[in-house]
Amino acid sequence: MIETRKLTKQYGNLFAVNQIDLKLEEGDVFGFIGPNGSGKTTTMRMIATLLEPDYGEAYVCGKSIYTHSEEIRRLVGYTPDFFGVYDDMTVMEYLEFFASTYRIKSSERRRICEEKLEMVDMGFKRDAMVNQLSRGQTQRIGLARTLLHDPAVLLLDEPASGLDPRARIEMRNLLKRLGELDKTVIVSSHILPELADVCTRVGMIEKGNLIVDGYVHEVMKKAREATLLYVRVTEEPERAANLVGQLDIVDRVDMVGEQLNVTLKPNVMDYSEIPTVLFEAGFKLNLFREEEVNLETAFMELTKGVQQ
Ligand SMILES: Nc1ncnc2c1ncn2[C@@H]1O[C@H](COP(=O)(O)OP(=O)(O)OP(=O)(O)O)[C@@H](O)[C@H]1O
Repeated sequence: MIETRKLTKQYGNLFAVNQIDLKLEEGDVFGFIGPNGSGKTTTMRMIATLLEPDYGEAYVCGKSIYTHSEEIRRLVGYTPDFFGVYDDMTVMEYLEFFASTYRIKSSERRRICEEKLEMVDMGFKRDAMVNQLSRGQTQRIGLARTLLHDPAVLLLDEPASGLDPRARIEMRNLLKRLGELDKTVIVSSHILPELADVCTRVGMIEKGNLIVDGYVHEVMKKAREATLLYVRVTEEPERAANLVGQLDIVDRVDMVGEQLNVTLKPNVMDYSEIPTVLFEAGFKLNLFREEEVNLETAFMELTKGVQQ
């Protein structure tokens, strides 16, 4: 659905986007994570055919951005991080105006606009003036506008910025739904944990370089040098620690109060023998859990030492 090959954009000496290779399929919701100025917007604008690359290729639904920009614009919905609104228009007029520019039949326009407004949970503001909406509401109307022509590919630049916590949760649900509808979505954010449970894939970009790209669980794994397990037994924690510490797969056991923090040796994935050994020695477990790596920790780990 979206493929880039060595996609590059240079401003003077600065590589805003440096040889990015990406391949996204239908239903992929790709979290594009990176700090300010790392190249997210530039990448999305090139895919949306709004900016010409200096080098490399990008395809949307098999069509090249160089030769099929018009078709691509019909296939893509792009929500920029900032977009202007028009004065003296109600929300419904605003959407209907854009629906007409997308050549949606006049008999269909109202229904489609209503449907998209409901999708972003803004039906109650259909008669409000667009220039009197809050920032978050404006953001949501912008998303409704992006969805009007039912694009197969959505490029959403920071759609959650300016949203309150409740609206952020709704935005997450909406992103999930778009994936379920088999859209291909790229969504950028610096708010890392926000994307973890929504995205199927995640890419981390820093200074124009895509330093990590993969399924969320793979990225989490890469970020972690060794697995950490939290274990609690009902009695005799020191004896349990001693027992677990002797296993080949275990690097070390740290006692934190009554809890055993068990660090496995690098690349050990299967730790099923730990509960088995403990059960066989008569221990009862009341906690056995692997430490979760969130996207934020993953990002910090994986971007360590990235060159200027
Ligand atoms: N028209 C331009 N001329 C010169 N430099 C530019 C231009 N557009 C972008 N850049 C530079 O390219 C780099 C990448 O910018 P880009 O907007 O893609 O980053 P971003 O990851 O989207 O950032 P943010 O999270 O702040 O929106 C930045 O260093 C930026 O200053």
